[in-house]
Formats: sequence, structure tokens, C-alpha cells
Amino acid sequence: MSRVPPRAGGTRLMDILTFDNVTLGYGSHAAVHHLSGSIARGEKLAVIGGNGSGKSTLLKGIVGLLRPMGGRITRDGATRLAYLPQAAEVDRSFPARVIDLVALGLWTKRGLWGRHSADDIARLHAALARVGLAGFAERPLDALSGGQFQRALFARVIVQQADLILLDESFNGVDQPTEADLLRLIADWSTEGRTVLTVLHDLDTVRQHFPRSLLLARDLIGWGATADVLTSANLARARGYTEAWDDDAPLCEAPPHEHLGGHSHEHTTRTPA
Ligand SMILES: Nc1ncnc2c1ncn2[C@@H]1O[C@H](COP(=O)(O)OP(=O)(O)OP(=O)(O)O)[C@@H](O)[C@H]1O
Repeated sequence: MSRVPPRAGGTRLMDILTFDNVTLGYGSHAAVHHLSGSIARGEKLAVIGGNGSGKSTLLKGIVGLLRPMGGRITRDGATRLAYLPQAAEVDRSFPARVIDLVALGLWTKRGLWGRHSADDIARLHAALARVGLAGFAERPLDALSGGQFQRALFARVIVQQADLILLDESFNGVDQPTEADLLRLIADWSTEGRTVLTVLHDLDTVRQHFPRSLLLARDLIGWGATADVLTSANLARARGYTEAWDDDAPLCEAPPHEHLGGHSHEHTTRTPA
């Protein structure tokens, strides 16, 4: 098993994100337990694990949509963040054009109702061209296929110029050429020094395209070089946790010193196979 050991010395200059004994969850139920470690700038990290293992919860914690129940997530203060939630969480029924969606990536610069300069408009069209959607600018969003919509979301990320990009199952339901195009974009972002965390399920894709991986089964199973994390022992261990959400779950059985953050939470039942 490969773990990133907790570091006592604070944040290294090259770190963009640091987790210090972080527990995340809903109500009093923990869904990610006692995570410690850090992510360096420019990393291309796959976040993997079975259904219900805490992957989306971790991303929501990083974005700030969930406050940690315990511990601390430290994000470099100047970090610009882009987050693509799972497609199921994105409403595309509102009457807007593709270019309006992509222009949302500029809102921190222009405000929601700010006027766009000629440069801005050129950037929006360049982003659409880069994701293979040249000529789609005026189309209504609800006239896009699932794969085209995913491409439009990636165009929005391009104009955001984010340093930290969080993608939650962005390849679900897209065809192979679209996935290949999106993976190329992710590689370009990493080359440009951006940090990309991608939740995904296909382990072959992880092995081919993501040098580093974080394997969750609510607890951290492994974190480090992908070859060291995706061992059969780690994967078997991750599979050994079954999904369960037990209202009468016992209190966290982690060692007492890990609770120095002062939080109290219940852990769901985890049943090794
Ligand atoms: N809003 C919520 N309220 C209560 N429980 C939640 C909520 N969202 C997620 N959970 C629970 O937290 C646990 C982790 O969920 P999470 O969505 O992080 O899993 P995941 O690894 O992203 O799964 P998947 O691969 O199915 O998307 C699950 O048991 C889930 O039922």
C-alpha cells in the first residue's frame, strides 16, 4: 500500500492543496475519513474508488461546498478553481446558448452581466474550436448531445484559466473520440502547470493517462504513483468495502490521536469481503 504520509511541517511551496486529517460527510456521517497529504502544482491525479467511496464528497470538500467535519483543507490563497460536477448535477434545461455557457467562465473577470470585449469573444470562440465545437456557439444548450455538452463544459474551463481543475466523472457517457479529445486537453492543462484532479472509473485510462492516483474506500487505500497504488492488493482491499449507510453505525474506530481535531462523527459500517 502506498500512502502519502502526513507532514508536520506545513505547506511546501509547490503544494496547491493540503489535507490535514480531513474528515468529510453529511450530517453526523463521515464519508471520507482522516485524509492527510498534499497535492503539488501541475499534478495530474486520478481519484478512484467504487460507488459511494467518497470521491465526489472529496471534490465537494475541496471546492468548499462541504465543510470538513474534522481537520483542515488548505488551498493556496491565489488559486483559481474550476469544478465540473457529475453531469447528473448539471441542469441544462435553461434557455441559453452554447456561447453563454462558455462565457460563464469569464464571470469572475466581467461579472455576470458585464460586457464582453472583442478579445473576450475571440477567446470564447477559440475555446469552442479547441474542444471541437467551432460553429456551435449559437446553438441552444438543450440541442447538444451529452458528449457535445461535456465538450462545451471543458470550453468553459479553458476560459476560466484555472490553476486547479476538478473533474467529476467527465467521461461518463461520452464516446471514445470525445474521451480522447478531453484527455488531450487534460494533458495540455497539466503541461501548462495546472493541477487536474479527475474522478474516473476506467483503470486502463488511469494507468495510461494519470501518473498519480488516490484510491478511496471512504478510508484512504493508496495515494502516490499510479503503478504503486493500483496493485491487486489495494484494489482487492478497496473492493472489500461494501456500500452501507447505517444509522446505528459505531463511532469512528480510528485511533484516538486522530481525533485531536475535536470533531465527533459516526462512521458508516464498512464490511471487508
Ligand atoms: N447529499 C448527501 N447526503 C447524504 N449522504 C450523501 C450525500 N451525498 C453523498 N452521500 C453519501 O456519501 C457517500 C459517498 O458518496 P460520494 O458521492 O462521495 O461517492 P462517490 O465515490 O462519488 O460515488 P459514485 O462513484 O457512485 O459517484 C455515499 O454513501 C453517499 O450515499
